[in-house]
Amino acid sequence: MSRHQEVRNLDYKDVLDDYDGYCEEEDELSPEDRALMTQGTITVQTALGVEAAKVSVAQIEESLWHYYYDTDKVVEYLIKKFINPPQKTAKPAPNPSTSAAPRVHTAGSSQQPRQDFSHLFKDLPWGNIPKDRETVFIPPLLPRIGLLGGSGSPPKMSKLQQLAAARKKKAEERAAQQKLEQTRTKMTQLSVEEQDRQKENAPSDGPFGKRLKTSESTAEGRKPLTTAEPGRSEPLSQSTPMALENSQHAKAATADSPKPTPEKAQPSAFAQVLFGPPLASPKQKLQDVFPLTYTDLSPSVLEAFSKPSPDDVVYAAQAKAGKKTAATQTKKKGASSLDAVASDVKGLKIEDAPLPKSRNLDVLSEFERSKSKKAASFVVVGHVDAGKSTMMGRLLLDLNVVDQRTVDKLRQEATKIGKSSFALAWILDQRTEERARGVTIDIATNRFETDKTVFTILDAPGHRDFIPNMIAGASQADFAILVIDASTGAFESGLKGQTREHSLLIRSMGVSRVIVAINKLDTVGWSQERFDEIKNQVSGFLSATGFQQKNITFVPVSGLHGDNLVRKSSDPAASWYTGPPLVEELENSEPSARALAKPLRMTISEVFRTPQSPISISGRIDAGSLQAGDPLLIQPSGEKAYVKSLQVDEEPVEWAVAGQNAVLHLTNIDQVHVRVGDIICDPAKPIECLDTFTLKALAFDFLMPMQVDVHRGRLHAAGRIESITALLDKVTGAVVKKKPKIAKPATVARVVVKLNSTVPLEAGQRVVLRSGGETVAAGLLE
Ligand SMILES: Nc1nc2c(ncn2[C@@H]2O[C@H](COP(=O)(O)OP(=O)(O)OP(=O)(O)O)[C@@H](O)[C@H]2O)c(=O)[nH]1
Repeated sequence: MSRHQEVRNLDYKDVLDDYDGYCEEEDELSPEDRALMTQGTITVQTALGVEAAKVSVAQIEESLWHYYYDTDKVVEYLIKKFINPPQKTAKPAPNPSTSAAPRVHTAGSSQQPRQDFSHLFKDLPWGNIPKDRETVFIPPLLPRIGLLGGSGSPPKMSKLQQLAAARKKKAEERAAQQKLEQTRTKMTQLSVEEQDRQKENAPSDGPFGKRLKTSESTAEGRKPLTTAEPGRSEPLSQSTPMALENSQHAKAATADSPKPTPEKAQPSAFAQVLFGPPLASPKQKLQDVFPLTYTDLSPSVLEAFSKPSPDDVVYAAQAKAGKKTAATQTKKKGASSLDAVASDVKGLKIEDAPLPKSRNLDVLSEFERSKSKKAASFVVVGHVDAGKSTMMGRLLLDLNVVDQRTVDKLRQEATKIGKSSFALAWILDQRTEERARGVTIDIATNRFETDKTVFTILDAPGHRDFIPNMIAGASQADFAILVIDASTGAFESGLKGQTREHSLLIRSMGVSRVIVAINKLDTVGWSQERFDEIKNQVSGFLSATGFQQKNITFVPVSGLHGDNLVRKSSDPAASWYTGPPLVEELENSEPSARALAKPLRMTISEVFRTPQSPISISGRIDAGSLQAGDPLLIQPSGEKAYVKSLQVDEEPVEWAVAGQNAVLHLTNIDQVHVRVGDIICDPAKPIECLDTFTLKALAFDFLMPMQVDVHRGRLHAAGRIESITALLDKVTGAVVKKKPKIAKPATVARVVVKLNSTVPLEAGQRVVLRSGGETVAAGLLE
């Protein structure tokens, strides 16, 4: 029989009977226990000797069982219990004085006379109150009603009275039900329909205005707020279920207890504060139901709420300008009231702002015609503490972008926390953590202009922990300043550290022009030897990384003192340098060619709120152009938005082109669809979202099928190198080996990467692969 059958065939009654009939008898002893018991009994009997006759075998056995065959304990117990039990002490004779004393009355001795303790309090003052001053207990008036009296039981009614009261109650319930139905029907008409809105006055169309109107016309039971009896307000919401219940209860109470009308005590001071002074004559109106205090509104308050709020006015105006609500299209005659309510609620949705108008400008022609300055972005890279931020701070000070007072203030603050040497760096490093730690954490942007060019500084962090942020900066740059610390030992350690990694990364990100600022030369007495030594080493290294000699320039500087930044150094020890200062080298750097005619691509660097829009974004336009009023597609969300307005270099403009850093104020989009790293594109020429791509990558480390993080600008995505399809020649790009198992550092390989999610990517984009906090490869999407 299976277990299921067994369970099914079980007679639960029997089982339970067995259980209920729990056997009081001792369980059978096991053979071992029986042997121990016999042995123990004999031992105990022997030990007791003649006294053993005073105890039965059963008593011995029970004791043995209790003490688990400990014969000594058993013998001791049996002697104490049965053979020599302790003598009972005789009760002491009752003390006459104690017996005279009053005995305490307890629950169990109800027959005993009640004790009188009054004699104990005879000498206390309150025991001697004269009869005429004793408190008299006056029973409360019954029945009590309302808040002041509580509820007393009504007097008994005759059958006829009961019948009349029941009928009245029924009629009231029916009336209340009808009112409820009417209110519900009116609720179904609550929708912000455009037709209605156009017919009616805008101010009274707001949700609140409508609500007031509806409530006035439908809820008959509700008395107009202003008609409340002076000095005593009526319950305001008799049409609400709670108020109906109250009113019914009040009426029923009147019906149930028609007479007699009891005399009531005056309300307490507290009750008067809450509900106002009592009526002149209690017979004039029996106050059974008290309104809640906050419903007892003054006429000024009521007047304030009788008009639509400023929000209502705005909504009404927006709705007029906007498109029709879904409710108008979906509402059908004869639909059930529930459906109508549902669709009306849908219709209550606040409509999107009107679409911005485009001037349909020919942006490229406008750009050609404009006499605007060149725009160039450069990223400042280099090993940690090489002096990048200080150099840029000094540059901004010397170019009068920042005034001396600001720097003095920063110096004071920096001195307070023992970091006075970082005062200039604080112009760019504005985060509290950056200032406290003395390191740049994220890209800091700033802007300055020369006669010919508007420059955007992208000050990158040097610390290896923040390489992803450095990559984001490099991806927006036209060229780079590589800062090298010339002080003793610092250059050497930098070369092993981020000087090398940053150089590789900027080249991989497509930067081809680099200005090497050999910094802190003041610390080595402006030694030309040191400068030349560093120049030679870095030059060779950069050439090996892929930079052409003509695109590399070296400037000896002191960022801290401003030597050779904007002006040539006045230090005689630096006179050996005859080349231009850093700013001139920047101006000589041509920004990379703009992809003006290509489809719009802009990577979002920041999402924020501005007075112009709750969703504003900033970033560099990588390709194409845009203008106010343009529709945009945001990938990977696939959501559409419109350019409400835009700014370039903090100035409001009509259009922007590739290479410019723009701020776009968006409309008709929810914030959840816009994230840092997303790509803005033209809806007609969208960027694809991929989860697999092929990369022509320069290996910085050993590559093999492995987990990697893919970085493209601000976009980070987790993925995996699925396979290495080929090793390529560095110069020609020809395949030198097919399907290698690994790619060694410094080789170029074609790798297939699979991502865990789909991200906007397309051929020609540059991405970086990192693994375990190290950059392992960088390259171009094929
Ligand atoms: N003597 C001297 N000290 C300098 C010079 N430039 C920078 N420093 C000092 O170097 C330290 C680091 O400067 P930062 O500007 O913070 O260096 P950084 O490269 O921006 O640092 P991270 O961004 O955190 O990598 C500060 O104490 C500066 O005062 C210089 O030309 N001469």
